[in-house]
Amino acid sequence: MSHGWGYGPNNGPDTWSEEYPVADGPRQSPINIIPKEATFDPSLKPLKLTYDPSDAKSILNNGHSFQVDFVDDTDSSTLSGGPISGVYRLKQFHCHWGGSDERGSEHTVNGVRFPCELHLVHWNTKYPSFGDAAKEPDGLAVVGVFLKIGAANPSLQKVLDSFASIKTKGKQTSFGQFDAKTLLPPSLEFWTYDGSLTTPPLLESVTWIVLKQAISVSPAQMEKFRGLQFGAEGESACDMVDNFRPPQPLKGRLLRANFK
Ligand SMILES: Cc1ccnc(S(N)(=O)=O)n1
Ligand SMILES: [Zn+2]
Repeated sequence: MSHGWGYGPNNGPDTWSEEYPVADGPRQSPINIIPKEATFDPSLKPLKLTYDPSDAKSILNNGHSFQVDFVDDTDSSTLSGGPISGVYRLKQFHCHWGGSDERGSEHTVNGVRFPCELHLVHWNTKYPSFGDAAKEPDGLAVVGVFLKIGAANPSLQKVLDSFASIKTKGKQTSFGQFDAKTLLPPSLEFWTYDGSLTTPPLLESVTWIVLKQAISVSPAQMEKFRGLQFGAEGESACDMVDNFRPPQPLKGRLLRANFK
């Protein structure tokens, strides 16, 4: 039986370098963001996010998180501006979260962890596909959004309402007419740095764009995330919690901000 990477004591982030040596590479993610060490870059353009709700296709439990997948065969749901050149297409979004509210995010800010972090994954259309783009240093752009405990988030609730249908690994259900823009905070101020995927294969192909302003999630909504399971139906139940990689060494990388 394949042991496979995960977040447990025997297959978690500290073991990933055994199969994925790039785990110890020069541009790994996530990182601890220290705002005072960010360089304000006035040349950074505003972020432009144009998402077509009809591109939302399905939601899947992939055994590590849930992911909402989008139709990405046209430029109808795209990211441009900010630190990137050209047009990147929205492929999917997913989250990372903790077993309790004091942990869960992958990026941290001055060492502060949030209960959850949303990742909107986009690929550079100068390459023919997501798979091809993922192998290139400028292939992917991920927008990271922190979730903080507060009022229930009605946009998030639409995602959570589908979790009953994808409780276990491999389960997938349709997920249409969803505007991912409703998951973004009012402010698009961001930090940006060159990094990697935060799960295997940990490819160093991601321009990270981490929004400064968090969106809200209620304690009850956080419990819904924790109701998903890592394993497949019929396997021993294991709550899907603490599916986050801790911050990795900055190794001299520049962290920029589009705000003072
Ligand atoms: C699509 C994908 C794969 C692996 N890791 C990520 S992540 N967590 O860096 O956004 N995204
Ligand atoms: Zn992620």
